[in-house]
Amino acid sequence: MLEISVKKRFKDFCLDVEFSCRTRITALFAPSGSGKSLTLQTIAGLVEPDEGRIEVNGKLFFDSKRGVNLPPQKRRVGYLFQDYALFPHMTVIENVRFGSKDEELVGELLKILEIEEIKDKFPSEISGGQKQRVALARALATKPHVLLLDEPFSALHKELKLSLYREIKKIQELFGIPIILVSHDIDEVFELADFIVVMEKGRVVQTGEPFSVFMNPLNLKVAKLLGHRSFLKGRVVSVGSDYLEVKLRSGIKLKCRRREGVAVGDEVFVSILPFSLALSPSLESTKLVVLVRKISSSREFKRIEVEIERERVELLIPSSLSPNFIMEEGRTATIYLSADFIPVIKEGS
Ligand SMILES: Nc1ncnc2c1ncn2[C@@H]1O[C@H](COP(=O)(O)OP(=O)(O)OP(=O)(O)O)[C@@H](O)[C@H]1O
Repeated sequence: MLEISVKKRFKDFCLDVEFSCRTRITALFAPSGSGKSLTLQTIAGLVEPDEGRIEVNGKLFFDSKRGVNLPPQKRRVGYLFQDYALFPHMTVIENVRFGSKDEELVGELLKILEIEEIKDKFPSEISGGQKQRVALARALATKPHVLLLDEPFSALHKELKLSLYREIKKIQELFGIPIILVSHDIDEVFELADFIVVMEKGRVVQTGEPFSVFMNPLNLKVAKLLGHRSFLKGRVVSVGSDYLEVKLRSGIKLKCRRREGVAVGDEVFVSILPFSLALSPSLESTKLVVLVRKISSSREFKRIEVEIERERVELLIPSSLSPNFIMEEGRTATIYLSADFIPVIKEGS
């Protein structure tokens, strides 16, 4: 459990963040320079806020009103960066021991993070993924109350990232500590986090469960940040219990997810997601005839670029299902879009 509400003014930047999370892994997601790292530094005690309050698992780290400001060493925060910050003159096991003199715990961490076999090697003799496991073991050896991860995986390739994600989840379950992760990568957020804090220019703009935030982005800017790419403009013409209908400029009526606060007559943007395509017609889908512009294939997906209302829209079809869709570049095709995967965003929100 983390509760934070802090302000810190710099010459050219103002950090003003407030959020609380009861979840296991929270992701701070924002463009570069939004204050993600600064937020972690205030939690770690490396940057002192001008005012505010920080509480982690019932322990008060900072409270400007009560004059509380625990020094970093008393906060017991595990902090991991992109550069591993291992001591080059120490072996793997010596690096981990630096975090704790408890030999049992050190041995356990070497085992959990699968670095036993390299325990006598020096950092220069091991791979990037192994270095990050050692850094993680060293951070956990201090028995931290909270683990802060500042883009620790961004320099690693995909397979290594996936194996470290598994480690992080395992560690969270074993140690039960909250983890705050800074990430630029929405796939990473979906893979790891159960809560997302979207930030912009030093402020929190939206929080929630990742899928819910993804399907209900606050505005166009947040939608783009989360990876939405294709938007169509229209007006809401009916609202039901689960779905609503949007009339596009060409007159097509598109069934979309219902959204709180969106009413008949509202001007909205409809976001067509790569996975909005439905395999077969249903009550919750809309039939459209589209022009197929481009088709390309990868191992997992067929990528189809179609034109809807003069907008280029990218759709993905899992390769295993692609024989069900007969499409040719330059020709029209009939497709069905699933309302469940079509979010709407109120214009001007
Ligand atoms: N000690 C400091 N003094 C003055 N300004 C700072 C200080 N630390 C950070 N900043 C400024 O605060 C802003 C936010 O920085 P921060 O590193 O928190 O962003 P970020 O969201 O983590 O970005 P990135 O994803 O690029 O790491 C930046 O404009 C940065 O220049």
